[in-house]
Amino acid sequence: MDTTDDNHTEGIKMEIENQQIVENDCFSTLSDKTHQHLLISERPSSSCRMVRLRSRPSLQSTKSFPPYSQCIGGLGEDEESDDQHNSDMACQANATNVKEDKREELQSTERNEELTTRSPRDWLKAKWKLRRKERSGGSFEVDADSCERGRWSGKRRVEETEEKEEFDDDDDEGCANAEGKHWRGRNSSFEKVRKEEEEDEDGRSTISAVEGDTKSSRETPTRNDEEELPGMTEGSTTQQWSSPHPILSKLLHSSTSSSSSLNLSSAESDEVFSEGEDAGSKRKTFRKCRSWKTFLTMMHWSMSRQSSWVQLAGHQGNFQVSKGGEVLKLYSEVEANCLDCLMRDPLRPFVPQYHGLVTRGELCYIRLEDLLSGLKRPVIMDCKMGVRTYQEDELIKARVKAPLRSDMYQKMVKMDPSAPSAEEHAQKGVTKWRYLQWRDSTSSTSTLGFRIEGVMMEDGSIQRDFRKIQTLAQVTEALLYFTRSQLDTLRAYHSRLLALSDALKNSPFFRTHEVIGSSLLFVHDHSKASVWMIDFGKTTPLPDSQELRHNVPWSEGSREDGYLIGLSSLVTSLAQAISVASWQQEESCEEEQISP
Ligand SMILES: O=P(O)(O)O[C@H]1[C@H](O)[C@@H](OP(=O)(O)O)[C@H](OP(=O)(O)O)[C@@H](OP(=O)(O)O)[C@H]1O
Ligand SMILES: Nc1ncnc2c1ncn2[C@@H]1O[C@H](COP(=O)(O)OP(=O)(O)O)[C@@H](O)[C@H]1O
Repeated sequence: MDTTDDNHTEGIKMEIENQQIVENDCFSTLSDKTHQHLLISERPSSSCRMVRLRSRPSLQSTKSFPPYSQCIGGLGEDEESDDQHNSDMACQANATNVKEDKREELQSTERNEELTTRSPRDWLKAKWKLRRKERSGGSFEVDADSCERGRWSGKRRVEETEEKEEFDDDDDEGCANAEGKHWRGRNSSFEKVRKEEEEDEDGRSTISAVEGDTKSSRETPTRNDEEELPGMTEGSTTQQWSSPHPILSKLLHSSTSSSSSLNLSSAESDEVFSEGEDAGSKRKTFRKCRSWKTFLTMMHWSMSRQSSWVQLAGHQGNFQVSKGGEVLKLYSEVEANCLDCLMRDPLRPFVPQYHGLVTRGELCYIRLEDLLSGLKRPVIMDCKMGVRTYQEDELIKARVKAPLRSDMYQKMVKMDPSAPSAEEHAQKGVTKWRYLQWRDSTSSTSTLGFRIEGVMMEDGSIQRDFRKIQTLAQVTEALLYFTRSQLDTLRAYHSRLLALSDALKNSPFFRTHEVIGSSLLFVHDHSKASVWMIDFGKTTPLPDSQELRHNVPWSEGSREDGYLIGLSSLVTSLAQAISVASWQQEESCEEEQISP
């Protein structure tokens, strides 16, 4: 079991106490302790240990569970799939959905009779069983192999970062090109700070200028003008070496084999050469040494670039992968202020550690703990929280004279050509509020108080066609897919969300801030699972001593965000997923026992 630690100084890491959740009752009391990364217990959670151990592969073989787009009618239509294969799968999904719809029509009378006479819990169970029966009845005509290929042949996550790496190669140019509007917006306040900094004769650091008197409260709020390694362009890091040179080999073997050990000082590199050489050979050796130093440096970067970091949602170009388990996010004053407050709030264990600011080229970045650091083949899900994703200002602007956004109009048409009004079609543009509001109403945001923005599975394939999900049952199905019905993972998430719920109740930050567009990032691998609050770019403090309840619907002027409505929906859905996964497990136990 991998027990790699989080970087939190106050971190409390504890193993999940599976027994805290009664096997089939997910609403039972859970640990009130604060979890950060919850270790997924290897202990079996059901009594049929032997069977379960054997049946575990069959749980994992939810690989044969059809791709999500095929589980829920209509979802396969999303054109925003990440690769060609996904769109192929979507076509298959449509065909399958038509067939399924017909079959469902025929069975609906029988199904309704059966379902309406039951309690919600029984209803869910019966529904699940019916679905299972349908699939196992041989009438599910999807080519299971091709489903499998679809789900397991998505883009590798490293490809996702290629665009960003190109930008990395030349910070300044990248800044100008990528997401120019957003960059300028986010960094405009930083520009102001930079000017102040230049005027400051004491050479005060950027961080102290930005953070002012809050500096002392910060854990490591130091400026760190990232030094690129000499003679090194990041573009060269894409080069791969199949087998190391003997000298590198020697170094590798004498090192602790961690990638950081490759970041050698020149003294260390010198050691690989023998003494007693003449001046000529020393010069040659020196050149050789330098080239090896460069080589090793490149290797180091290459290795660090192969980290599993991925940006699942949000603005492309906003992030840079950094060294030492950190990611850099483009500076926003609003977000930096929030993170600053959060480091002194009960919510701190649920937020990536904030390490202050750093400049790279012309731009300023927020240094954040990399939540994927230490995870092996992480599986990630981004859930955008709240009953709305627009700020009230956006609505006010839309009424007065908001600029029309043709990009948003196009995104809208792509998802649903009939969505824009005749007027919007004519002007080929919509206001930002109109677009965001439409996104909220066509997803589960308005109804459930959150939506799944995207999921990345352990093979690196990314799926974003969850964004049209509207019902809790669909969310539950998505959670089962995302976790591959693994009970330990589901329980870890459930437990973590309950702990978050407690922390939110005690959080002065939460009471006094309107939290818009913030996400919960679910991350797990084979041994750990956790949920984190991220993205505070649209989270703003309330005026005076106003406080929010977060669990009531929004009405204009109230500034309520419905964050707790979303959290409660998620907890309920996770509980349902745990129930379903338990039944699945029980059934496979039974099947195992019946079969000789
Ligand atoms: O997810 P899609 O449908 O692409 O829409 C995005 C998200 O709503 C972004 O919100 P978030 O940052 O919460 O993900 C929002 O950014 P902001 O509202 O933060 O600016 C973008 O607005 P523009 O950045 O204006 O394009 C908008 O285009
Ligand atoms: N601290 C972090 N560690 C790891 N991944 C992160 C972290 N912060 C953000 N991400 C990744 O980046 C994505 C976008 O983050 P977010 O803060 O929402 O960006 P934006 O403000 O551009 O919307 C997330 O979905 C997640 O995949």
